[in-house]
Amino acid sequence: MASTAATAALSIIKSTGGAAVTRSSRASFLPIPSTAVSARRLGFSAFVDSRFSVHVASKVQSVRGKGTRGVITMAKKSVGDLTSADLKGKKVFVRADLNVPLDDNQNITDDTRIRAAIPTIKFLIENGAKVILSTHLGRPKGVTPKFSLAPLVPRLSELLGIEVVKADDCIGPQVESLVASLPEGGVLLLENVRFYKEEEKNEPEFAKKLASLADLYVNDAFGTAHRAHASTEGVTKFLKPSVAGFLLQKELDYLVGAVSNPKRPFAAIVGGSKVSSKIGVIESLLEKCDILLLGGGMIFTFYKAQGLSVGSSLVEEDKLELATSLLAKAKARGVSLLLPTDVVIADKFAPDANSKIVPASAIPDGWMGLDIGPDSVKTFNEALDTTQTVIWNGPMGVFEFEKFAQGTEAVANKLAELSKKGVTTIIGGGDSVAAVEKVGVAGVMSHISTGGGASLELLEGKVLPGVVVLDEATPVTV
Ligand SMILES: Nc1ncnc2c1ncn2[C@@H]1O[C@H](COP(=O)(O)OP(=O)(O)O)[C@@H](O)[C@H]1O
Ligand SMILES: O=C(OP(=O)(O)O)[C@H](O)COP(=O)(O)O
Repeated sequence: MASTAATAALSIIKSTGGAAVTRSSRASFLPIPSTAVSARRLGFSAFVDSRFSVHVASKVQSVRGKGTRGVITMAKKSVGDLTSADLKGKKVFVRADLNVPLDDNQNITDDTRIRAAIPTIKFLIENGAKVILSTHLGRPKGVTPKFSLAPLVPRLSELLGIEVVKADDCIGPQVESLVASLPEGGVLLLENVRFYKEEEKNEPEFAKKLASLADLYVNDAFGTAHRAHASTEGVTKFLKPSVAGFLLQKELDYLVGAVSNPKRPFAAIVGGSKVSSKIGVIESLLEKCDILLLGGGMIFTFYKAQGLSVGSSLVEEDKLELATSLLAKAKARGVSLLLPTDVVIADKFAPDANSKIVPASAIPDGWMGLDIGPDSVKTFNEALDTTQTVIWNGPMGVFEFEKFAQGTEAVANKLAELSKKGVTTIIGGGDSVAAVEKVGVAGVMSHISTGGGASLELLEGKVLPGVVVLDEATPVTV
């Protein structure tokens, strides 16, 4: 099981000698209406409740202590804390996650991650910094032309409104001379940092070489923040200050802040194929949410654990006891856990399968459940209508097949409707992002994560190595 938030925060306290943990127990804050306030100076949003105690968004990066004047808070330092005086003429190493999909002709098929990285880069160039931009692309083993960053240059230049220069390497003499000739407000894109095996091995000598190019470090690579690599973790040992970029900060605001101290009622929707890959997320969310809606392939393990017949649906036989214990845990915590009451079943796993809708308790032999049914959608919608915060991770069915996409699309549409009414809606990465994009409602959600694995780890309550090493913000008394 993932380390709990409290454990994570406590380990920070031990290492910093700080005071008390920011994370509040659900019991102590359930009856109190919380108002989100922006505390940009802290580097993350903070949430202030009616008793005026502060819960800094990031449970893993912050501590608090109650003094006579109020609550002292500490969080990660943000690029927004840096001024022109800090940045003008300075060489800034920016680690972004520009790991975008390319087609066979090397065209970018989804530029979301490039667009998400722009605010930090723009802020830096507008303040006269010299930006040394680094990212990985794919998982190359050594120098591999198809993983070169050359295809990214035109789009980056277009979005930034300047000509981005690209180096053929990420360390070495050519890079050093390009850095030396970089003007204030200029951007130099280093070649794929994973062309060196030392990157993923987080070798200190390699990190030192990367760091030697710059004066300070900004990590905005949320999608890679769960990797302890040279450019995400190692460099921070050689570059001060090391601060969070705007994207990283926003991801933490939502995936940690809004989830740890949500506007209530707070619902979590968890789907996807297997319960085994979502155990950590479910257990962690069960500690925080008021309502838990389950969908996707994992529900059949829960049904079977309750003695129902599931036909040939996906079942993890070795997780039946776990499913039972999760149901018991939800009950003990007073979380309203809803399993679908009806399902769309198929006679084979194929887009053209015969299908029908049956109650969850009536799946015939030889048929498999591939989506949640309309009654379940209705019940889920009614539950969601009561909420103020919703987080969603994992599709409700095999949404890649049109016949079995309705449950997932219904959830996407419901969240869009709620978002328009002011409910905080968070899409926690992975296939749920693909689903909201397919339905065309991505633009209205409060937050869509740019990291699949990283968001999953955050939701499990894990500490991200690329975040924990960043500098602390100056403590602030509120
Ligand atoms: N009832 C089901 N049976 C089999 N696979 C399913 C079912 N429902 C959803 N899936 C599959 O789950 C996959 C996504 O699972 P997962 O990787 O755990 O989610 P995410 O990427 O959102 O974290 C999708 O490819 C989807 O087709
Ligand atoms: O695409 C990424 O992760 P994701 O597929 O989990 O969102 C990141 O760029 C991290 O890549 P990696 O999983 O090769 O370390």
